[in-house]
Order: sequence, then C-alpha cells, then structure tokens
Amino acid sequence: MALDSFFKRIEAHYSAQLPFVSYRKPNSLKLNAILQNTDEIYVTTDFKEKGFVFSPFDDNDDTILTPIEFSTLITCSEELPSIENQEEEEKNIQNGSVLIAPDARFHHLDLIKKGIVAIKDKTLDKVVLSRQETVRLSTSNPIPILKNLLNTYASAFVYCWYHPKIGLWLGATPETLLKIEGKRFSMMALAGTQDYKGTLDVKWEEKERQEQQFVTDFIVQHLKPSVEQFRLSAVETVKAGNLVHLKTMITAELKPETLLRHVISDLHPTPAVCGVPKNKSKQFILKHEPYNREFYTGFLGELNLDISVSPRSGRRNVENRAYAMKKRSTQLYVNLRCMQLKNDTAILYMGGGITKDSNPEQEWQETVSKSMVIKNALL
Ligand SMILES: C=C(O[C@H]1C=CC=C(C(=O)O)[C@@H]1O)C(=O)O
Repeated sequence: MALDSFFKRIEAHYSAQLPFVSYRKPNSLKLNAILQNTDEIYVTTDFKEKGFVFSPFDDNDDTILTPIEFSTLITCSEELPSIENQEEEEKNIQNGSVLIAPDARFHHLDLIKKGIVAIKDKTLDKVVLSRQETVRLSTSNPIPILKNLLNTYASAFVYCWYHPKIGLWLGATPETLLKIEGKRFSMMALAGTQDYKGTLDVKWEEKERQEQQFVTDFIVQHLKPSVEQFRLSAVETVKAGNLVHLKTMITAELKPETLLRHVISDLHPTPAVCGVPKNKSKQFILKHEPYNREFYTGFLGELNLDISVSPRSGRRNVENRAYAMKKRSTQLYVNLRCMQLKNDTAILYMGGGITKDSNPEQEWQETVSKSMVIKNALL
C-alpha cells in the first residue's frame, strides 16, 4: 500500500474511534497496522491468542489484545520523506510548551533518596524509579508525531497504539523483551545510561555495570528452567537515540513443554524496569511513585503470528523458496521512551535504575536526557 493511503486508513480509523496499532520493527522499512473492527476490549487469557498485545507494568492487570481474527492488517514498505525544520520543532518545545512542575526535580530527588535508603537497609538491591512530565501540544493528532518518531528512530521499535476506552500511546523503545520464532528464543538485558557523545567507545562506571548485571543475572536465573542451549553474548555498548546503554543478548531454545504464559510471568517486569528482588521492588514502586505507570514499562508487540522463514543456508533459487517454512513468531518490546496523549497534552514517562552507588542529581539528569528522546519528536 502507498504511504499516503496507509496513513489515511489509520487516520480514518482513529476518527471513527476504533482501536488500532501501527508500528515498525527495529531497522525495518515495513510499516504495519492492525485495525480492529469494533471497539470491544479483548484481553489475553493464556498467551495462546494471535494478535498484538499491550501489557501494563503491573502484571496483576490485564494484557490488552488486538486479535488478528477481528482486525484488518495493512502494510506499507515505502520510505517516509524526511522531516524538514526539525530544529525549529525542537526549539518550539523548549520555548515554553513543557509544563515541568517547579518542584518536579525536588520530588524526584526525594524518591531516589528513598530508594537508596531501602537499598542501604538491604530491603532491595536495585529499584527502577520513574517520573512523568507533561508537554502541551500544538495538535492532538497522533499521526504527525508517529511520523516524526518513525523518521527519527530507525533502530527503535516505533509505535502508536489506540483504544478509545483505554487511551492513546506512542513510543520509540530500544528494548526487546523477548523474541520467539519456532522454538528459537532471544532476549535482551539492557540497562546503564550515558548521553551519546559521538562514539560508542565509552567508559562505563562500576555503578552502571552492576546495574546491567542485575538484569542479566535475573534473566539467567528465571529463564534457565524453561530453555536449553542457553547462550550469553559479551556486554556491548549500544546507541539509542541521544543515549547509549549496556546490552547483553541471551539466546536459547525453548523446551517443548514450556508455556509462553509462564515465561512472561517469570520475566516481566525485569530489573531493567522494576528491580531486585522483583516483588519487593514492585511494591516499593507502587507505594512510592506518585502516579500510576499504566503501560509505561509494560510490554507490547506481536503475539503468535504466522510468518514464513526462508532456509538459512543454500542458494536463493526457486526450489529453495518452496522450502520456506511456516513458523509462529512472537516479538515483544518493553514500553520505554513513550508517552500518553490526553486532550492536547503529552504525558512523558522516564526512569532509571537506582543502586547503592547512585548519585541522585545524576539520576535526575538521566531522566532529563531520556525525556529528550520523545520531546525531539513532538510538534
Ligand atoms: C526505565 C528506563 O530505561 C531502562 C532501560 C535502559 C536503561 C535504564 C537505566 O539506565 O536506568 C533503564 O533500566 C526508561 O527509559 O524509562
């Protein structure tokens, strides 16, 4: 489908107040949209459903499903024209549309200090603490913002998700929660943040290394019983917008008896967004953060979609195509660098991992840098 028609279909669906999700996977040119036929709310019961899931931070709450069977799928592989006047747009935002509450810094520093006390008391080892920020928009139309995110963040999972009875969310996340293709499994331990200064050759402090190691250790511990042929990559520095993070890739094969529902409930929320130990840090977040995260630090993506996979080796000839196999694929991403649009405002969400060595002022600055990922795409 041509780009114009693709966005027109989404805008028409949005105007008709019908649920949809539009997204592009990391480093892909293909834009997808799943347009739900009615405004019913569907939820997952056992993660055996097929569709697109949108799941909140709190794993006691429902995961919303856009079921394939009650939706229309459209795709577009045409490249987006690049945005003009990007700098002008960035200036607009800095020139007064940001509604930072004057005491936002003070409150966030206080929250971080509480987290450090809980760690020094040995109640927690790590906790990810976050805040919201409200930005007034010049438009309530999400499509131009989606286009900006698509133009700006080629290596992120970029999306716009809408349900008239739930809300309107957009984001450009660098973090994969998990990918399953057939029985092949992979996931990412991503944590530790610095501003990107033109090179990936950066020095990491012990604090960031430990913060990321907590994530890797948690994944290893919780995943091992469900998989075989478990492999860990070396830790590497990766760029995500104006930031860099530390990343380890985990690959494995799922045991035949493993249920996706169990894998997800064992892993989500990981210490990249919650903390160690998982339940205590979750309780700390629910008690002390002064707002409800809703879908921020939840996960989203394709669930059990049928894809066809070409053979990995061999010549690309006609006979080979005949061997292309149908596989079931699930690709879930952590909902970071995201915002919720409400009326004419965008509510931005950003947080950071707190450990015993955290410096509250630096942690605040890190949330300011993270907020720029989204602000750069606002109008
Ligand atoms: C919780 C967020 O980021 C997580 C992912 C990467 C690095 C993080 C960090 O350095 O704290 C966080 O664990 C966020 O962007 O709001």
